[in-house]
Amino acid sequence: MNLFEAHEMTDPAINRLPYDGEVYYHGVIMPKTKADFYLKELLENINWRNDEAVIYGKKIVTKRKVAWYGDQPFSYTYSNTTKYALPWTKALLELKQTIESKADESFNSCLLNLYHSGQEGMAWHSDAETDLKKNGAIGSLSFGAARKFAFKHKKSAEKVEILLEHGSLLIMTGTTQSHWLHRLPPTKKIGAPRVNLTFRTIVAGQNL
Ligand SMILES: O=C(O)CCC(=O)C(=O)O
Ligand SMILES: [Fe+2]
Repeated sequence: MNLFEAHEMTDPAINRLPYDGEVYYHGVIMPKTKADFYLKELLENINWRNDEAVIYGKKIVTKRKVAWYGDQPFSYTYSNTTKYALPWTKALLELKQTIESKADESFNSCLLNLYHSGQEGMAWHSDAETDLKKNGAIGSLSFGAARKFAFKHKKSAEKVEILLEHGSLLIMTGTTQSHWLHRLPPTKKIGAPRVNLTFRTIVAGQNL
């Protein structure tokens, strides 16, 4: 790979989607020592919980762990369970400020996912909860094992894949959630954990 290609692969100005949405991969946005620090900090100090869902009337508990933080105790309902956002930790506020300046966007909440190994992933979905700001930006920070992230167009089924590296930032915005699904495919090749933070904007006051 020549230098031009290397640059092009993480040029945050390049929209990775061919149509119907906007996805910008900023690549690694912090030194490795800093990313290592945040990975450890988040693994140790986030209030990780197994995700519960009710599917076909049956309660299931996922292996993946989740957490939900925000400016206010926003409620978040999906698969028949409701959770309330916890107040920001110092580390989360620092990360929020870092990506707000990189992305020129502001966020008021964050959903965190902990995948203990490549065996854990997330199935095809779009982030279209009713309380999310319509066409608002979602800032996705990744720490730990580099994992493949995939988009699939809802009509054409066209696919786009991006490798999300340790300390990297991905921005999804515009009409992306209306027209594209995304997923984190499981893989047997990875044994190390990964932490992902998706910073979001909840429409203020709507769900207190
Ligand atoms: O782990 C990821 O990179 C994506 C997580 C995700 O799609 C979500 O939390 O909605
Ligand atoms: Fe998502």
